[in-house]
Amino acid sequence: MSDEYLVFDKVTKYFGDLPVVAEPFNLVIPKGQFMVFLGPSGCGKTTLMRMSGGLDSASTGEIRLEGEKISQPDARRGMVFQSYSSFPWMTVEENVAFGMRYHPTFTKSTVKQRTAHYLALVGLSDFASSYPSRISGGMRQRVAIARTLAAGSEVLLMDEPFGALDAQRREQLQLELRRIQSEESRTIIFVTHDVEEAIFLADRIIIFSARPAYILEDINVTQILGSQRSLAVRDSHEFFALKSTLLKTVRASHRSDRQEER
Ligand SMILES: Nc1ncnc2c1ncn2[C@@H]1O[C@H](COP(=O)(O)OP(=O)(O)OP(=O)(O)O)[C@@H](O)[C@H]1O
Repeated sequence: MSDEYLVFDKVTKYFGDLPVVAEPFNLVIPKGQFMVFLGPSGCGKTTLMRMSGGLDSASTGEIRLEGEKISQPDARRGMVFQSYSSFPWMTVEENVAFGMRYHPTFTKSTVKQRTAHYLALVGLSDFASSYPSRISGGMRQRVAIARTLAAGSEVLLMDEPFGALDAQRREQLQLELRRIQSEESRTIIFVTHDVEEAIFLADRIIIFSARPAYILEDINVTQILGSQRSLAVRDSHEFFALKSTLLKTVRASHRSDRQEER
């Protein structure tokens, strides 16, 4: 694992006068780490993700991937955001395959096989030939997930990607995401409001304060739970203990949020 892989270096962000990240934000994410961002609504998680994706720029400071400043989106970083929109003129299957079009090594048959695999994973095999306008919003979100996972980007930026899924599908995708991360050494930043999801997925969790965002806690989950995650880990004493600690911090961050609104 290289320690200096994805680096936030003294990043601040203002939208006009609105401070989203006011205190210079520093974070070093090693290659292959599964990072989860937790924090109150509106604290700045999506903004940090958009900047990591090259969709927005920092007011000061910079974000680097392997020493190179991120200034625009590129194929090394795959994104799933809440407001994902698929290409309406392509079928579900074509939307998923489209994510792999520039992959340097995938052959036609690999693209076909990966498209089928990820469509099955998100439960959309029967809708492969449908157009996005004919499926529900939750299904379109699943198309986005399949497309991003299939694309094989080395960094995955996922902003509440499983929010609209039913519990069983969500669990299945959580397991798959851990598998992909450990087998293929992908580096992931994942935003969620669900503390159990955060603990199950993460190697490391950052809990943010209310806006302007700063780090309230930085927790090494792998040190506590180990790196192998089966569903049984959710029943362990360590999992419960961690959940109760995290919930306290998350509640405190929300309280500071409400005080600010008064
Ligand atoms: N383009 C923009 N212009 C102005 N303000 C913005 C813009 N994008 C976000 N903001 C503001 O920046 C703050 C942080 O928003 P952001 O979406 O990053 O929060 P978040 O932590 O992802 O919230 P949630 O958990 O609800 O998705 C909010 O106050 C939001 O209104």
